[in-house]
Amino acid sequence: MSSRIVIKIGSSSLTTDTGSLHKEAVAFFAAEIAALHAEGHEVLLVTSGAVAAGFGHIGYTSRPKLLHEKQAAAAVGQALLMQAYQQAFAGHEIKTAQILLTRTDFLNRKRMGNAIMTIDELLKQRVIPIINENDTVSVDELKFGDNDMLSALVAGFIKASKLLILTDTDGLYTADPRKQADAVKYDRIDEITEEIYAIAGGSGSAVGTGGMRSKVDAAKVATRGGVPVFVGRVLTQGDLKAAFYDRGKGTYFDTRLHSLPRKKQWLGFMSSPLGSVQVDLGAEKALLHDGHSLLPVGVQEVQGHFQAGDVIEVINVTGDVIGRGIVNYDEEQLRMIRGLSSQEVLKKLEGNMSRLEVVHRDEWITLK
Ligand SMILES: Nc1ncnc2c1ncn2[C@@H]1O[C@H](COP(=O)(O)OP(=O)(O)O)[C@@H](O)[C@H]1O
Ligand SMILES: N[C@@H](CCC(=O)OP(=O)(O)O)C(=O)O
Repeated sequence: MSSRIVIKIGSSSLTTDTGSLHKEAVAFFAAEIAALHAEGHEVLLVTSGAVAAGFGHIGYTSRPKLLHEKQAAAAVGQALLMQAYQQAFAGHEIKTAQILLTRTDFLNRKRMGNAIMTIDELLKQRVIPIINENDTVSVDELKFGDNDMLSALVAGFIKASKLLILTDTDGLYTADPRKQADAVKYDRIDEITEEIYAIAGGSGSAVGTGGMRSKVDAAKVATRGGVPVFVGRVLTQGDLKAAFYDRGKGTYFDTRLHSLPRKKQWLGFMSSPLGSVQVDLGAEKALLHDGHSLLPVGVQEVQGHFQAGDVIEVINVTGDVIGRGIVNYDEEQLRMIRGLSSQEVLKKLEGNMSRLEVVHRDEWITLK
């Protein structure tokens, strides 16, 4: 059966430390991807490497730190990167297309709808879409920065059956293996716990940015959206197929969840909550286990400044975020009615509200 596969390749796998493209590496990855493509799968490539491929060409001696220098390097490097991919894939008679996205594109449903339509058509025509962040127009506060999260969001939006995040290390270890020789590798991770986050340190290479931490963040989002993830290394011929067929050199993040509607993906991973409510144990159970909406009776505390229609976080009694939803009351109303039964709420507000639920089930995403 053919699948939709998103493959993300990091800067560290594609470029040299001195700021140029590793052409043999690009050719190798293209050959690996071509082998999967030949099996009939729909393949999308999310690639980093624009800054790392361009900074040497421009004359910088190391990866630039200032935004305008990074943007200049990316503008040079992106063209070099695409040229190398195009050439390498042409050798396998595969056509490629460039798609540059920003975080704000994901916030705008119309723009994302357009991007998805384009991607669908390219895949139908057997073209490989090659995606990167549009570094030239992305400002620092709104940047993905590394492409791990970008690949997770793309995988969720296009309902991929697998996300393969390729890097220079063969998976997630109990500590950075560059620094601790006795670190042990995780083969499979069923649940991304605090312990997993704690061990995933910063970037280890001179050209990459995210390190393992950003890969774990990306795996969390992808698996929550129903997409299983592989994080690891593809070094010799056949490694990519092995990674796809669950025999790869890396760590697998499993999921039993189904793919999420795009509206819920937006709510969970792209929206900015303007406040939070703390709920009691009964409300937590109703939301997490019984598939119910949040009612005023379960709300204990209200924080932040929000209006009806804004996104808020829901926190349990121990202070953990359990999910997000669209709130049906403004902060003042909610402070007045917290802890009240539905009948008491109706009386107090004299029916002056659009909905009784604080957060309706359809506008809720569990994040625990
Ligand atoms: N717990 C860990 N397990 C594995 N690698 C880790 C860990 N903590 C940090 N790292 C580092 O993360 C690096 C990969 O991240 P990064 O350099 O951002 O790669 P990429 O450019 O492929 O995104 C590895 O080279 C490794 O040194
Ligand atoms: N969009 C940037 C990605 C930067 C980056 O280093 O990402 P990564 O190698 O995935 O940690 C680029 O192409 O240079």
